[in-house]
Amino acid sequence: MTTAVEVPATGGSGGRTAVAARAEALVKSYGSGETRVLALDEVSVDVEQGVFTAIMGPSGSGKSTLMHCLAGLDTVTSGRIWVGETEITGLKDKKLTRLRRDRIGFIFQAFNLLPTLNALENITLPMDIAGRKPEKEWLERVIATVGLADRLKHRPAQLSGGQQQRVAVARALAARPAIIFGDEPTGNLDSRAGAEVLGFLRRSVDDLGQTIVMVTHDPVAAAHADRIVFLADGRIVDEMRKPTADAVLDRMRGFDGQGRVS
Ligand SMILES: Nc1ncnc2c1ncn2[C@@H]1O[C@H](COP(=O)(O)OP(=O)(O)OP(=O)(O)O)[C@@H](O)[C@H]1O
Repeated sequence: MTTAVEVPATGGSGGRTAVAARAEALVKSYGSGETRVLALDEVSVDVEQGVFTAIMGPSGSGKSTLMHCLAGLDTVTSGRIWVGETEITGLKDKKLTRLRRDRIGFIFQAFNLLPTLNALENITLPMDIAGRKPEKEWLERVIATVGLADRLKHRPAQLSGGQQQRVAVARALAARPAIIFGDEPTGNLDSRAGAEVLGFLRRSVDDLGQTIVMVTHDPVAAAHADRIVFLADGRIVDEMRKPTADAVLDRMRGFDGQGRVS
């Protein structure tokens, strides 16, 4: 289960927001000396619980790095990260692996399904590996939410790209993770299938209370989110609530070649 830290809402008038994850003064650099790249430069951000957040920004702005650090897939140079109430910076490998397995779900651009297993077996595979029994009612709700009830016996090759990604979404949801991270989850889909998958992600937030963080370049995809965090040059430079594709496009056009917002 998700345990939320209650923290003062930023910029609010004393209201409180449940936070599913938090980064504080996060710095990530690669290499050293003249070849040092500062991928994240003092990034502080709260991932709000039950909210669909998109991370956008020019190529090289640090989107994937931020997502990987928040998900405990990458180490940080300095700064702190919490998932729920657990500080993950400084956790030993074994504990971090367990936390990732139990609390975090992933959806990647590639669907990463096992070809010899059917849809249902793919959905429950991570839990089977972890030796956890899926909660039947929850699993049924997840499968209904992503519209896969009549496809459970199909193997990946018998499913369209959009359906395969829906299996990946259901797989991520099945273990009731605190957060699902998506790295361009619709990047391999045509616009119709992409819209369908985004619709299911949206439903999982609205109907199941899931927290989602998605990296995307696509303003139309980002418009499905509740909130967009804009990165440029390794810093958070802007934020948008209740985005529309047009408003996002306008904002993206505002980035100059240096990654700054003009
Ligand atoms: N393993 C690495 N070694 C060296 N530099 C890296 C490494 N990973 C990322 N970088 C650099 O860190 C910066 C941020 O990269 P990141 O992949 O987070 O950006 P991004 O916004 O996700 O880019 P894109 O939209 O092109 O995927 C870039 O300058 C990149 O070249």
